[in-house]
Amino acid sequence: MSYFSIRSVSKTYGNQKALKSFSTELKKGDILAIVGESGSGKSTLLRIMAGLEVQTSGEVWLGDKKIENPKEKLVAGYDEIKLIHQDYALFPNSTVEENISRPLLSFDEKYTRNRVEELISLLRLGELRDKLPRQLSGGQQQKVAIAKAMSVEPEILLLDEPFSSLDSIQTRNIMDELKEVFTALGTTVILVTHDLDDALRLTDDLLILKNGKIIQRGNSKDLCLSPKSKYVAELFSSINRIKTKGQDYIRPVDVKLRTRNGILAHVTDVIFLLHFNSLKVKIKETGEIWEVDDPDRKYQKGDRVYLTWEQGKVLSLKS
Ligand SMILES: Nc1ncnc2c1ncn2[C@@H]1O[C@H](COP(=O)(O)OP(=O)(O)OP(=O)(O)O)[C@@H](O)[C@H]1O
Repeated sequence: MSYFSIRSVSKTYGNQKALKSFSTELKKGDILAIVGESGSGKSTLLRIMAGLEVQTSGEVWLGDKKIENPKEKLVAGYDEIKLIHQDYALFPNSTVEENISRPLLSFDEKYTRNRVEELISLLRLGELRDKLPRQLSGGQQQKVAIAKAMSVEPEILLLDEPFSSLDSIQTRNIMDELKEVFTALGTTVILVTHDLDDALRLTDDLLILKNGKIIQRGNSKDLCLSPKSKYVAELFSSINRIKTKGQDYIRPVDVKLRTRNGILAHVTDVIFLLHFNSLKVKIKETGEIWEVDDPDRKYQKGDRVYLTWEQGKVLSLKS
């Protein structure tokens, strides 16, 4: 049954359409990642979901409660829906533990103690509990900000590119930890990001947003194996256009390299990657440059190769 429901939400700024009839549904405990390039409408969407922005049309529902926007509600926003940005919004003169417990001032003391300890333990903040925010790294501060937001047990946690100031190793580690925490607590989460890798660390439930419109929603395997458009296909890897076949493409990993029989090409560049070499090859007949994977690291610059592929691996895509 649907728990958090966004129904035909549109938003126009002046004559700029930021969201175009956006609808999606989440069940309790779902973790959804919305992936979109800069300007695709991600932040606008999250702010409308949180009741912090006035939409041009459409509605947001949490269970049987309609989320009212700042025009409809005196104090904008909801305790049940917490939005977290890149800026950590911590109390600078309070310790980690105090930051996490401050939102619980009006709660029962025993509950507060248990909840704070639970979050400190789940987010592995034990050794930092007496530190001030300025004594923490960016990643640690963001974990505290998430613990602080989760202290009041929000129904929905909205994460707006929360790790964009962190390096990729930090982000990877935090994502892995958060996935465990959200799953353990059954939190319903929506992450928006421009980075598919970050999204995949947290969840396999993806929604691809472009120019304010949903391009595709599904699990990561379906989106990777059956993308509906070139845009979605290229989020996962580069693709090579099969010239004779209009809108048909093949991924570098699906091209087989042979020493005879196939399309003749020459290797123009070799890039060493962790699990394979990535080759740039120039197709003799058309002069096109393709990217292909060489898992055996067999080929060198200047080598002649023949390219083949299975018909079943061809992607027929809309542009
Ligand atoms: N307050 C505003 N006034 C006018 N236009 C706005 C406003 N906020 C956003 N926009 C426009 O709406 C579109 C969507 O912006 P939004 O910030 O939601 O996208 P985004 O996907 O979050 O981008 P980014 O990843 O760069 O933050 C953009 O074209 C942006 O310029």
